[in-house]
Amino acid sequence: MAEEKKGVMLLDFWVSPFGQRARIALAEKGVEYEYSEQNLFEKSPLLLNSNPVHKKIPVLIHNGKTVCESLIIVEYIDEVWSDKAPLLPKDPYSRAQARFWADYIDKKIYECGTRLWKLKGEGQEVAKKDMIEIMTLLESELGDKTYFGGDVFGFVDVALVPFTSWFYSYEIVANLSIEKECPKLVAWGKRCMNRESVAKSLHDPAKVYEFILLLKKINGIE
Ligand SMILES: N[C@@H](CCC(=O)N[C@@H](CS)C(=O)NCC(=O)O)C(=O)O
Repeated sequence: MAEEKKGVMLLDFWVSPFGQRARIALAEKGVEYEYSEQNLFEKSPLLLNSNPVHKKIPVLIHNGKTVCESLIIVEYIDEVWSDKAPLLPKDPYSRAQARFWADYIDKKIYECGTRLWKLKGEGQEVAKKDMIEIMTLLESELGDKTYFGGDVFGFVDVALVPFTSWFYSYEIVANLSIEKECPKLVAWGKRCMNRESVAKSLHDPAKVYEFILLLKKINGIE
């Protein structure tokens, strides 16, 4: 029988908001792991074998076993390293609510952001209106709380905060000011950046924008 490989490895791609969720959760828990940057334009056998269904990063490999899908990875990390920095609330109703908002973020932001940089004219205007609606709704869910988790940084914060490093790009491509539309949400993002786990997992918004320019070029968008 093959010997089980011990330890934690993360298959990731630097700019991915999904990968960054896993990185933040691991950092919150103080878990040491091997970071494996993947080439998404030429996928490695390791990535293809680890996530044969979706063939996407992030993939967490823990003692030789793979876990796919970022929110599932964050929940897994929270359960395995449960002694430190709990991310999901204990109370079943609060847990259900946290999962609801993380799921909302998952279904809405990346897709809408992609429409923002891919489309022009009316399509982009619709995406812009949608993005403002999404952000406004999230801002009202945040309310006057420090974090989405209340006083403690939690699951919804982990799900959303990676997108803050994409805000700058959304603003440039669509001539939009998220700060003007949702000042409390932007202030929350800055608060999160004061956490080491977040600051070391996100990238400079200008670099994210350079990546979007590359994506536009690859997709033949002027
Ligand atoms: N729902 C997935 C989304 C992951 C995802 O979209 N990953 C992208 C990078 S941001 C990827 O691996 N793309 C490669 C591809 O689509 O071929 C999650 O939450 O983990």
